[in-house]
Amino acid sequence: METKTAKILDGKTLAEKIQKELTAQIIEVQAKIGRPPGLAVLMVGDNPASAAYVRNKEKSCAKVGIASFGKHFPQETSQKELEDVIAALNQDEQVDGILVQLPLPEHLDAVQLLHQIEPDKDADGLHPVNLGRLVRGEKGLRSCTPAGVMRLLAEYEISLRGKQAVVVGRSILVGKPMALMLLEADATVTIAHSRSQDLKSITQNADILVAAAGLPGLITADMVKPGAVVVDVGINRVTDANGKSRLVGDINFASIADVAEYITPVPGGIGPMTVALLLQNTVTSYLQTAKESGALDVK
Ligand SMILES: Nc1nc2c(c(=O)[nH]1)N[C@@H](CN(C=O)c1ccc(C(=O)N[C@@H](CCC(=O)O)C(=O)O)cc1)CN2
Repeated sequence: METKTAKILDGKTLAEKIQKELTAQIIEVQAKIGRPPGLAVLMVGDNPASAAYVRNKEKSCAKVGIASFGKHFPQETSQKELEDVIAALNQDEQVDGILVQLPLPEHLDAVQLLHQIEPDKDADGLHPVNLGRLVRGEKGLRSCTPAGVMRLLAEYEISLRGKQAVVVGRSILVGKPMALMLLEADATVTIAHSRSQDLKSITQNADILVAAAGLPGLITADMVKPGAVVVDVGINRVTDANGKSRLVGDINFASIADVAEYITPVPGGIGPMTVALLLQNTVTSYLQTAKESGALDVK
C-alpha cells in the first residue's frame, strides 16, 4: 500500500519572512517616531535553556531593529525587587514590551509578576487583561505561541471553520489561549489534558490536533485521524540511546508524517514562530503608542 507523507508547516521560513516585514516596517516609521521599538526581557536564575531562549530573543530583536533592555537577575532575587523593576519599565518611554522569561525560581510568584506588567506593554500576551480581551474577542496583545500557531495555519490557508480541533494541554502559556484562538476562528474545540480519560479516543476525532503537553512522544500515529493537521508545540530535550542530546516535540514525528496531511517539525516549527510573534507584539505596541501620541500623523 502506498503511504503519503505529510506536508511540512515550515515555521522557520515563515518566522524569517515575518522578521523581514517587521524590519521594513520599523525602518519606515522610526524617523517619524524618533526612536526604535524597545523590548525588556527579564530573566531570573541560571536555567540554561531559558538563558538560550533569552539570547535568541535578544539576537532576533537586534536583527529587526528592536532595542533590547534585557535584565538578568541572580537566582535569589526577591519578588519586590522584580516588581519594582517592572514598575520602572512600565513608565519607561523607550520600552514598548516587557516579558518575564518562564519558568521562574520556585520562591517567585509568576502570576503576581505578570499582573504588574502594564497590559499594553505585555509582549507575551499573558496579562489577565489581554487574556480577557481574547475571551471577549477584542483586540489586544495575543500570547505568542498560540498566535504563532494561528499565523502558521493561516499562511498555509488551512481552514478552521467548523473543524474539530483538539488541544492537548491546558497551560496559561499555550493550551488555554490556543483553545480560545481556535474557537475565535470558528473551530469546534476540545481541550484534553493529563487527567483526560482515553486520550486516544479524543485525539482521533481531531481535524486539527495541537500537542502542547510537554511530554516527549505523547502523541503516536494511532492517535491521529488520517488527513489531520498536526501541530507540535512541545520542545523537550532528550538523551538518545547513544547518549546524544536532541530536541523532540510531543508527537512521534516519523510515524505521524505517514498519517497526517500537514505536520510541524521540532525544531523549525512553532519555536521560531513564538519569537516572531513576540517581535510582532512589540512592534504593535510601539505603533500604538506612536499613533496615540500623534507621532505618525501626516503633516
Ligand atoms: N515568558 C515566556 N517564557 C517561555 C515561553 C514564552 O513564550 N514566554 N516559551 C518557552 C520558551 N521559548 C520562549 O521563551 C522558546 C522556546 C523555543 C524556541 C525555539 O525557537 N526553538 C527552536 C529550537 C531551539 C534549540 O535548538 O534549542 C525550534 O523549535 O526550532 C523559541 C522560544 C518557555 N518559556
